Amino acid sequence: MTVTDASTADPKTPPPPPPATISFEGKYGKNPLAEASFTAMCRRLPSVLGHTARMAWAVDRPGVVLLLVCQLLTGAMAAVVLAFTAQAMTHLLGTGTVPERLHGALPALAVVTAAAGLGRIGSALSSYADGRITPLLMTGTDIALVAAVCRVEASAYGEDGFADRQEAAEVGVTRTRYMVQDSQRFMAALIRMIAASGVITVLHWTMLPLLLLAVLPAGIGAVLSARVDYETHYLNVGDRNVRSMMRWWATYARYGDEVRANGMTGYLIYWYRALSDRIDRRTLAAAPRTLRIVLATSALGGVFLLGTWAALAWLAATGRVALPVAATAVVAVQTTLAALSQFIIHGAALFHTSLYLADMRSFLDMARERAPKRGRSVIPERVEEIRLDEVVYRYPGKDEPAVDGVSLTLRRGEILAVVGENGSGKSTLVKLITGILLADKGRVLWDGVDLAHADPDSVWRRTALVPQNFACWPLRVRENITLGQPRTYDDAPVWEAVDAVGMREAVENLPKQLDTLLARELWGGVELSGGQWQRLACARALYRQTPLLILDEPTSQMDPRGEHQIFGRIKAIAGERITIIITHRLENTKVADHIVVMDQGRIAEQGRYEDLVHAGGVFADLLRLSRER
Ligand SMILES: Nc1ncnc2c1ncn2[C@@H]1O[C@H](COP(=O)(O)OP(=O)(O)OP(=O)(O)O)[C@@H](O)[C@H]1O
Repeated sequence: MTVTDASTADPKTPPPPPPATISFEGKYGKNPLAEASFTAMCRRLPSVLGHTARMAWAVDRPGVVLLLVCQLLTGAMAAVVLAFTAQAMTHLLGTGTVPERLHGALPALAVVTAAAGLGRIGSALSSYADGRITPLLMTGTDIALVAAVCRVEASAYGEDGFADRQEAAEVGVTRTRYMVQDSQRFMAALIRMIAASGVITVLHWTMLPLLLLAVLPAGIGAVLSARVDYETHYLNVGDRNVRSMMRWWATYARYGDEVRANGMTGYLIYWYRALSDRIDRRTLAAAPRTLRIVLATSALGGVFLLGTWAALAWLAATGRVALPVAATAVVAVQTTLAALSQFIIHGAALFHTSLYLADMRSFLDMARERAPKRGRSVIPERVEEIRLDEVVYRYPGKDEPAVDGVSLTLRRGEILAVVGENGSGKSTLVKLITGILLADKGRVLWDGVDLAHADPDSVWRRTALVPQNFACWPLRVRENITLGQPRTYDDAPVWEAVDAVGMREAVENLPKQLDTLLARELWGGVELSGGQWQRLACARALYRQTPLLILDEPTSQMDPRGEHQIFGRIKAIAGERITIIITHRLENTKVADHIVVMDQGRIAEQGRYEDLVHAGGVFADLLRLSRER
């Protein structure tokens, strides 16, 4: 592979590795359409239309009624135009002088003009109705998707195929834009086709089957092309997912320093380009297949069309149809042909859209299934005790449990410190205590209520968490502390939290104090330092004033003054709650009433600081190592 833009490209060093190949080996790796037949696909259309109609009805009833009325009007006017064209032709090609013939045709021509005008108004109003319905529908599905992803059990994120199916569903959301338009055009073509076929059958019964034959190959071609297109899309889902993720990582300002100072720009662009090339290669490989389909079906359609014109010429030449009828038939054939082609093209487009919408629906169904269904038990406002009883949790796809048979009791007023080497299961333990994850075995009881049966919202109303990887929300300072859940109308509790983490001066110096937008990327936003962000993360946990407070490495980026202040504050408010601190700075565990040392998912040691220092176990060992540096 040619290496481009990668600064490591040097003949003496190995070339940069290409992006990881995302292969579909999971249970979602099979293209659901690979074996679908043409008829099975056509059978799908009524259900898509029904689904579209139901969704549209839910967001804009007057819009749907307007759309349907206009469709019928447009179709009826198409029939009127054709029928009166036939009448006008009979007069124009009949006997008598030219003025007489023109005079005879005039009323029919007036009706044709009026009907054509009404038809135009009908189709303009249809577009207006589509314009009303589509944005609402898109917003509705978009919000449904975001809400579904936010609401699933956290464990679902790690499940096989979740991210890929989400990506496919995202495409479904963007395709919603075409859903009403495709349905509307498909229905309009259907109605026009029925009207025109009625007229043409009246003229001569052989014309319709011949016409059908002429457009059928084009229809099959359109559906087959849609299938090839979707197959390509399906193969590219994984790579597109990784590419959009990489796009964000490569261009996100927060990581810009690391990218530049480590000379990674070239490699990131190379990775991005390699992924794009891989996607393009698959897309381009599909192009000749599509071309072959279109050429073959168009040629067949052309032959059939030639047959139709030849049949019409033969009918007129042998006197089987009168000349005025033959002339009308020419117009009718053109109209029917156009309507049939539109019918087929929009039918295929609708089918095409339906494939993406099916992905979106199946993802939403899956997300609904994976939404918490734990029970209705409610956690009391004041929590006295949290008890873990032989708790085991294994992440999906992992062989070993991350937490393996932990039993522990936490009481109100106590500070628990959790320490242990990287990967020993500390963060997972916290996720189990808060019910973010549910134990595979064993129980987590909050005042006797098993989290497996408790309403998760009632649990999370009682928790405040500073996670190890906390978010730097692109919100104002105030919302970064309240997380959009203010306790009062005034800012006093917000300033209290700001004071608790020693940020008053820094916030007062911001251009709009609490109203300052903390998003450097956005116009008018400002950026904080790493330690200041961490102080804010602590401030929002303190602001919540919940019976359970958890801090996972809360001071790793803070200066000693900040760290001292935060631990002082934690101690001061500890009497009212259960506090858990995860830390690698073992000196900080002195504030704890109880220390738990984790090792490979189990509790290796526990006790008070003074006991563990002299116990000669893992804790003493880790403390010695930290002091020997
Ligand atoms: N989302 C996840 N999916 C799969 N495995 C995970 C996930 N999160 C953690 N693990 C695994 O579970 C084990 C415990 O991880 P955990 O994050 O609980 O450790 P930790 O003690 O908090 O580590 P650290 O000190 O590095 O923060 C590790 O082996 C880790 O690889």
